[in-house]
Order: sequence, then C-alpha cells, then structure tokens
Amino acid sequence: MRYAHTVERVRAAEESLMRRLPEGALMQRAAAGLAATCLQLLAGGAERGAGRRGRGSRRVYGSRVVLLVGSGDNGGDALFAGARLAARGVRVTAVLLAGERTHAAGSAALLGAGGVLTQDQAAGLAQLGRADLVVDGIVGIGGRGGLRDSALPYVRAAERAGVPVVAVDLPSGVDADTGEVAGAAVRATVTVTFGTHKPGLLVDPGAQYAGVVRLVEIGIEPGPAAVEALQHADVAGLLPRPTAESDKYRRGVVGIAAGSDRYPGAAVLAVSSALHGGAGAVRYAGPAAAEVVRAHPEVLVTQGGPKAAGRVQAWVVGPGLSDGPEAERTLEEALAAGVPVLVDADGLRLLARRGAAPRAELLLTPHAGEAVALLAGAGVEATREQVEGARIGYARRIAELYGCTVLLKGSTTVVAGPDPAAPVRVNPTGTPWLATAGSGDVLSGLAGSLLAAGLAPVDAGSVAAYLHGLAARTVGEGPVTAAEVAAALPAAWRGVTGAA
Ligand SMILES: NC(=O)C1=CN([C@@H]2O[C@H](COP(=O)(O)OP(=O)(O)OC[C@H]3O[C@@H](n4cnc5c(N)ncnc54)[C@H](OP(=O)(O)O)[C@@H]3O)[C@@H](O)[C@H]2O)[C@@H](O)CC1
Ligand SMILES: [K+]
Repeated sequence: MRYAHTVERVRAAEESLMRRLPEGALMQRAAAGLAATCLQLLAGGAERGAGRRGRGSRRVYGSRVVLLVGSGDNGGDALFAGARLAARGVRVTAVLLAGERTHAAGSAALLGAGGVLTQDQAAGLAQLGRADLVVDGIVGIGGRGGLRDSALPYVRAAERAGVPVVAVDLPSGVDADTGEVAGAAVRATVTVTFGTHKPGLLVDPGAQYAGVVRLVEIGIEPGPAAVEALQHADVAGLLPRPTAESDKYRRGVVGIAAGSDRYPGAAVLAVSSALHGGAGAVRYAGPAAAEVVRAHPEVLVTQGGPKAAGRVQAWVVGPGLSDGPEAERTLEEALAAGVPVLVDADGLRLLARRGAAPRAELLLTPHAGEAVALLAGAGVEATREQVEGARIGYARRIAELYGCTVLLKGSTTVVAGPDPAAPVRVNPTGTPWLATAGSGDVLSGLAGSLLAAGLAPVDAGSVAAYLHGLAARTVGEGPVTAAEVAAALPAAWRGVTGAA
C-alpha cells in the first residue's frame, strides 16, 4: 500500500522527531535526497525529460541548475541541495523570490559552496533560459492557494526552457491535502517528497503536475493515513481465489439489472465484464435479455425485474437503464433484495431523486456529473468543475450524505467509505484512454462480481478500478474499446496474482 498523510499529521510527526534530533538534521536528510535526484537527472537518468541540450548536459560538472527559492523551509531544502550540487561542480544560481525572508542558513551554505544568489528578475530569467535543470523550492506544505503572480514569470520561463523541473516536496501551487490547483502551478518532471506522500500528489489535478514522485524517507512517523493507493500485492491479497470446494454459489452470483430498449449495449458490456470478473455465475434482469444471451449463452436471463431473477449475492443496477417507472421499479427491487448493491449511471440519477437513505452495503459509482446530481439530491449544490477539482472531499461528502461507499470516477478514481476516519483510496492505474463509451459499464460489472464474491464495498470498488486501469493498459498504450477492456480483465487479473 502507498500511504499519504495530511499536512497536519506531517507537521506533528516532524515536531516530535525534531525534538530528538540535532537542529537542521531533517532538512539535511531532505536536501541529500533532493540533490541525489538532481544529480541523477543531470547525469541523464531514466526520468530525464525532453532535454533540448542533448548529450552536452549529461555531464554533471559544469552543468547549470537554477533554484527557485521562496520564503520558507521548502526554499531551505532547495538551497542546501543546491550547495551539495555546487560542491560537485554544478553552476548553481538561486533566484530568491522572497528577498530578506529567504532561509538564511541555506543561503549561506550555497554561497559557501560557490553558488550564486540573485533577486534580479532579468538576471533570473536569463539564467533560466540557460538552465539544464530547475528546482522548484517556491513553496511546500506551508503553501496556500495557487502560485502567486510574482512567481509566474519564472515558472513560465522554466516551462519554456524545456528542461527537467524537480519539485521540492510538492509542485508549488498544488494543495498538499486535496490536490486542488487554484490558478497556476509548477509542472514537475519529478517530485521529491519527504517523509510520506501528500494526498495532493496522488490525486488529480495535483497528480498531473507532480510527474514521477520519489519518496525520501526522513524518519518521521505520521500515524494514520488520509489517503492510500493499492499496489499489486494488496490487490492480489484481496482478489477471491476459488478453492477445491467452491461451487458457483460460493464463488458468488452477481445480478445485472441494466440496459433498456434504447441502450441494450450497456447490459451486454456489464454482463461481459461481470463474467470476466470472477463471479461464479451471472444473472441478467431486463429488456436486453435476448441481446445478452446471444452474446453470452452462459448467463441466466429474465425479461422481468430483479425480483424475478432468482437468488444473487449482489446486484448491479443502472447502466443504460434509462428513465421512467420501469427503471424506478428495477432500482427498488434491487435495493429490496437484501444483498450488496452497486448503483451506477441512470440508477444514480434515480437514486438522487429519492434522496439520501443511508445503507452501508451500497456502492455508488458516479462520474463527476452524476456526483453533482447525488449532491443535489441531498440538498448540496456543486458544479462539475468543483467536483473534479476536489475529488477526495466530494467523494467523502457523498459517502457521508448517503451513508455508503462512493467510487468517484475520473482522471483519478477515488473510493470513499462511510467511515470518515478511514483513508480514501485513490486508484494509481488509471489511463486517459479509459475515458471511452461503455467503460463505466465494464467497471460496474467487475465491481459487482467482486461484491458478489464477498469483498467489502470499498475493496470491491478499489480493486475493480485497479484491474480496470490495468486491463486498459494491457490492451496497449492507445485507443481501447470498452469490450476490449472487459476481455483483457483476466490478463490483468493474472498479471496481479502472478506478480504477487
Ligand atoms: N515537515 C517535515 O517533516 C519537513 C519539511 N521540510 C520542508 O519544509 C517545507 C515546509 O516549510 P514551511 O513550513 O517553512 O513552509 P513553506 O512550504 O516553505 O512555505 C513558507 C511560506 O510560503 C509562503 N506562501 C504560502 N503560500 C504561498 C504561495 N501560494 N506562493 C508563494 N508563497 C507562499 C508563506 O509565507 P507568506 O508569504 O504568506 O508570509 C509561507 O509561510 C516542506 O514542504 C519541506 O520542503 C524538510 O525540510 C524536512 C522535513
Ligand atoms: K515546491
């Protein structure tokens, strides 16, 4: 598992550790880790961005590094790392954005190692134009709001230079706790973060600015995490494994109530994905029964609603369900079945109209637009942009309002359970190619299968998102169809369990 902690927890852990260490020891650990990454990039390491200087900048000695230095310890880290680089023969210029308020010991260390300090904008911009690497030490976990205007010309010049940008702790302008970006932020090639990940590095939009994230251990123990991201081994541990005694009922039977005369394809995709998602059997209830059985003869179908379908261990209700009294009845019957229920797509809009009625075994899988409808159903106004900009907070909010688990789909999918003290899961395997028609139906069928197999809603949702992303990548880097993603699920599954 990869964990991320709030600024509050990082600060508390830092204070407790600093009391036991000589002054400045933590900053030296941070600076050493930061300098190591910079040296690797200058030497032409694997993460090097599109350097326009080619072979010439592969040498460390004589290369040029510009530090953008703000008023706090984030700038201090940059200055001490700069001193280490200067000691290796790098030509280091620190552009001081906060004048007199710059970290004094850091400035002295850089000067002592042969580096240069400047507060002159023209000189700073000229240096950026010649840099081989830029270090963003403008602001770290002490930051509030987006980048300030005074920093913008430098950040733009660094972008124009087209050289690697290393963010210190987090890209300046990204909110450490939420990943929100108010206005502009630094776009980093690599972010070197200290002690623990910050939530804003793992969730979009912040994650998009962070580039490759490297964690430097500095010895802090920040306690319970705010955010966690599954890794292969975690997923392998959560996936159900049939035993010799397993029959289809023990493996889990999932019911799919999806599709309509207008949208039969949603039913076929959700069923296809449920079949590939490890369920012992799939039952289908709805008007697309003929299409479903033609595509998947092994599925037990009924034209009626969930009540007519027979026993299942979980229901998926909503994809392509359309609107109207029949759709409403379908949702009611699934909710009354007394088993875990995943509600998606049209089902979510119907649920929003009924308003919040807390149910722990419910898993809602909205995208941002459906999240807005769910919020409105509980009397909370928000726009799509607001939801997309602050995913963790809104997923938590809907989970709290509806007393259930919420999987908020999007550029970073996040899963929040009803317990506000538990960490939110963010999915690390997403790919923009998954933003394709029918992709959500595939995710629903898979998560429903996992619910039927007995996974708790948070696990079913986060494991499904993980495999869904991996499956898309398995198909290849490039356009994928939802049907291809569903077909690639077994390979993604094997990739995870085989690697564990
Ligand atoms: N925690 C740890 O374990 C360790 C932490 N370490 C390091 O310390 C860093 C935290 O340092 P910090 O506390 O000095 O805060 P920091 O982020 O430098 O900001 C300082 C000042 O910036 C200002 N400011 C605010 N918003 C702004 C904006 N948008 N744009 C521009 N400026 C803005 C604001 O001052 P203001 O101008 O508002 O008066 C604020 O007071 C941390 O990220 C890590 O790098 C490591 O050394 C080792 C271990
Ligand atoms: K920074």
